[in-house]
Amino acid sequence: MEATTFVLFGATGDLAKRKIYPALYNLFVDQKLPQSFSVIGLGRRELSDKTFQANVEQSLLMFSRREAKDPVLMNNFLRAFRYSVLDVSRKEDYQKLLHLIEQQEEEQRTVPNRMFYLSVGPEFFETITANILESGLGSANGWKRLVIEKPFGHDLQSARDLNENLSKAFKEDEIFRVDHYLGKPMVQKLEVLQQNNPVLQALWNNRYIANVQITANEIVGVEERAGYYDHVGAIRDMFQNHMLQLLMMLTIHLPNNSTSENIRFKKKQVMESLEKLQKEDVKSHVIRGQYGPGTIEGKTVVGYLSEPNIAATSRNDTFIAAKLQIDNYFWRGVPFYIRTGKRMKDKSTRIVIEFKEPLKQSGANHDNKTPNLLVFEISPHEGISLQLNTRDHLNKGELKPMHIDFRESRDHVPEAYENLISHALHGDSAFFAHWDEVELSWQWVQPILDAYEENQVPLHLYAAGTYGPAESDDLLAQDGYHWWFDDKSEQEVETIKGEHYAYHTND
Ligand SMILES: NC(=O)C1=CN([C@@H]2O[C@H](COP(=O)(O)OP(=O)(O)OC[C@H]3O[C@@H](n4cnc5c(N)ncnc54)[C@H](OP(=O)(O)O)[C@@H]3O)[C@@H](O)[C@H]2O)C=CC1
Ligand SMILES: O=C1O[C@H](COP(=O)(O)O)[C@@H](O)[C@H](O)[C@H]1O
Repeated sequence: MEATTFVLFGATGDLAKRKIYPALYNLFVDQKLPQSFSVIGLGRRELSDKTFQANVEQSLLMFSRREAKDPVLMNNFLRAFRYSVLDVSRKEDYQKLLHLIEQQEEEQRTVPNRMFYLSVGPEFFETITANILESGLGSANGWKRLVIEKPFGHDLQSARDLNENLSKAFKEDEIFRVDHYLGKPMVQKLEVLQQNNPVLQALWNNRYIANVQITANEIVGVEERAGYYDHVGAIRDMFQNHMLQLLMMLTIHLPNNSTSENIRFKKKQVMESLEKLQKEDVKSHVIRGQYGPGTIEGKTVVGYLSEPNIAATSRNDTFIAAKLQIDNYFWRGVPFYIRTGKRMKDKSTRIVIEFKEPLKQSGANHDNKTPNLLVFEISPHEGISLQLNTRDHLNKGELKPMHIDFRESRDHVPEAYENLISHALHGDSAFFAHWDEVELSWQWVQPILDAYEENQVPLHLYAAGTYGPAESDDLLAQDGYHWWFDDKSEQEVETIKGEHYAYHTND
């Protein structure tokens, strides 16, 4: 891999500590970093290189799932870290940074490949990229790349403005927009599973699939993020980005050995085929919710309006469920139900594919027959399961559901950030959000934002520790469906255990 200087804006922040340093460390241990690799951390506070390195070590001890105990390994890793004070709006700080980078590149006799990682608030994205351009930091003889965190805009117009400004300093193929759901191992596998299994390929369309349910339930509430969350809600925080990305990754049909360019193109096609919602139709397709007080895992929790720094009058959404339709050859007529919420009963991100029941449709009497389900468990556990029908010999030979479950071993499953940083170092944008799809996602979501703004959509209260407002169930019930796995008893069916194997990272 090519020599790289990793320039980290926001090196003293929460994301850097919890995700970026552990990911870099894992890549280092697995020998997946370039031979010549250095990190320059940036922030306003004054830190010596030594203190910075000690802080990085501290965050590894706290947040790395990998044992970070071998002192030789740790020292070799930390040696690559330098720190420079930089206030995003102070031009002289960029000159100082340029000097430091050039000096390092000269000492190490490496090609000036520079990866700028923006782990700072979105209000700084445009200032930083403009200063990278102006200072000459970007005009190296090697490559330059920009890795940018969410949120990418607040609505359609602000996303367009941001993109236009970024493009003054970086070309589209140099911009890597992080959506950490795209780094999750199971999400990265959706493409491989579909491409390499004729059984799935054959079934991946409206002839066999009745509906698709995409869920991202969280137990956590707003936590200490009121300042951010109360302005974005579930629609911007999760739905516009992560949930629509899951939809795209599931529904694209890719050729074998597809490139990031194929993926970008296919995702764009899916988003263009998504049936548009008019503002007036939002209330019949979208359920908006906010959590009230309740009990989760035996503990009482307060409602959203009693959370720290949330105004008692806030109408912010902490839950959304929506019905979407893709009007193309493969998916016409298949409803996609998507939901995500905070303070739900359990933490679960999964995709459930419910298959059609030809026997039921033909009027044959099979009352006990349940639909075949294919389930992709994304988090907190990774796995795949298939629900089939079998005979229950103990109970008059009636049909009963059977699950074939496969669960990925948790050891050495790479973290999302590990995958994403590795892809960016290789210049592979397959699992990043490309501008086309980001713009189309905002375009699709904009009528919902407008309808919320004008209070055209009721805000349903749901008790913390449930699966959201009852209206979310009605959204499916009106089509004759229900959310799978909300009631744990459904899972109490015979399970044939699949082989559990360790994930190998030696590619
Ligand atoms: N934390 C998380 O789990 C996630 C965060 N994100 C995104 O990542 C980004 C960073 O988030 P997070 O780490 O939580 O934020 P923090 O508030 O924890 O950190 C912000 C960082 O920005 C630096 N900073 C602030 N102001 C300036 C300035 N004027 N000049 C230079 N540096 C500055 C701070 O350093 P100093 O104070 O030393 O200047 C600090 O390192 C955001 O875009 C967020 O949306 C995305 C997903 C999850
Ligand atoms: O981006 C975000 O994601 C997290 C949920 O991520 P997960 O990997 O734990 O599923 C969410 O809590 C947060 O509000 C949002 O900003």
